[in-house]
Amino acid sequence: MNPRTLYEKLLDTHTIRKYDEDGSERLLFIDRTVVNEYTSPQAFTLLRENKLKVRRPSATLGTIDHVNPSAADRPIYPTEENARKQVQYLEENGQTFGLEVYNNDSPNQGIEHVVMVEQGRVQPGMVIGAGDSHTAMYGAFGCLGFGIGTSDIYHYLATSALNYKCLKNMRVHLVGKKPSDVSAKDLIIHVVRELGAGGCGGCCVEFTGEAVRELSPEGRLTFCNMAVECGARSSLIAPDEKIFEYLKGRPYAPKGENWDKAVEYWRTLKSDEGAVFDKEAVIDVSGAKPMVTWGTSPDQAVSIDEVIPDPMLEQNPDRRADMQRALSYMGLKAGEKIAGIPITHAFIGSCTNSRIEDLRAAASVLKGRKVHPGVTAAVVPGSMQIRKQAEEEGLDQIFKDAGWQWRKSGCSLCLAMNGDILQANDRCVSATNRNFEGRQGVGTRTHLASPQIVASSSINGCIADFRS
Ligand SMILES: CC(C)[C@H](C(=O)O)[C@@H](O)C(=O)O
Ligand code: SF4
Repeated sequence: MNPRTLYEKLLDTHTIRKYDEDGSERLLFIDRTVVNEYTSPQAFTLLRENKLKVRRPSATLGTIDHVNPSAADRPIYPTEENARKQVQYLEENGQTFGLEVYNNDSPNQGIEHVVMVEQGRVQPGMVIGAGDSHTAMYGAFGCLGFGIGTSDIYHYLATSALNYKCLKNMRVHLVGKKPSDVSAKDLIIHVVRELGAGGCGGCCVEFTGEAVRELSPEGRLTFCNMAVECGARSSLIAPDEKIFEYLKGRPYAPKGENWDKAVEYWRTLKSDEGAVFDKEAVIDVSGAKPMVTWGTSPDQAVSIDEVIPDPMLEQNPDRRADMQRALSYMGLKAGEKIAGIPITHAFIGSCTNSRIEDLRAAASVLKGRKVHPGVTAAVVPGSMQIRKQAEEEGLDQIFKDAGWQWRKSGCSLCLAMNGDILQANDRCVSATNRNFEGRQGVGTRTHLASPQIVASSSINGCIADFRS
């Protein structure tokens, strides 16, 4: 057999039927999915209209995240009417179709991708399609994940299969040793800046190299989460012992004999020597530093000790215009130092940076310090399980003592459609993944950074390096 890439292996084990000779379009078996209240309603309505059942109810989990308020005293149902309807419809669909739904009453509620991973529902070798672009982050565990639209959610629910158009297969190899004060978030912003926001457009990207291997399972999730921001539809890292260790004993992980068999199979999940990729890139990460975005696209980023770049020095006219527009929206000037820019808000949360390691990292910066008087700071753990663990470790107290709001789980300020929203001209340093215009509210300004940078900025009242 010809050498195959990891992507090809995952496709091969899930192909029910090839529609054309070269197999570029296929019917794929999908192992499981997760549905949220925001992108699933029409899919369930189609099931109802066509009098269809969910083919494998146990392979479908429902979570409430996008429109879910995060206030510590939130009610079971959002008070805002549309949000309440969406939440109640998901619950109703759970009952009608026999699906488990984690609502605000459940100790397992959380952001869909965070919950799927922490329960061990995402495993190496699986294929998972779900109604959200960041499903791609499951690649951190050697699972092919990708976002799908409403009609595909409907198709999946009814059949457990999807029509699939194969992606271009790209490899991004990181060379050099990652400096120890550079987090997974910094590393991926560095990579996104190098590749550009469209650099992996329409690809499944496999990341290789020592710097990737060195990341913890949680760090790999952060890393693969933001691969979406350079256009990747799926991302992959070959799973290794760190991932197996992370999964062991999780509620949905295989048990006993099945565990041994699974691990034996999981060890085969890597690209073969000599396998051919459609596209390759090599990025040196030895000089990477803590990063902050200055613009309205995740690739408009600088390291914490740099100045904001000058559009006049950009040769490409389209990129120059984008930069000028971004500077004007962000209220910034070329040549200004990124460190020292005053902020009004600091936020830690989202499927990018809301896991226990992120909270520990931020707490280590905040310990014994106080939020700057001009700053409102909030932390929204990725799941209620993480929130509980953080409380057991006393992290909540560190956040609260520093003057941070300790909130409940949901997408919150990552996209501001749940009542957590900023006002025009507010400037937020945010441990999320998207800094588009209006992402945190109309006219708001978002700077993406690691939890450590967000924490140190909250104390200083301006974008600040946590190392100084
Ligand atoms: C709402 C949803 C479709 C969207 C996505 O697919 O990514 C959201 O989660 C986001 O992060 O912008
Ligand atoms: S936390 Fe943000 S990126 Fe993740 S699913 Fe929610 S809205 Fe999308």
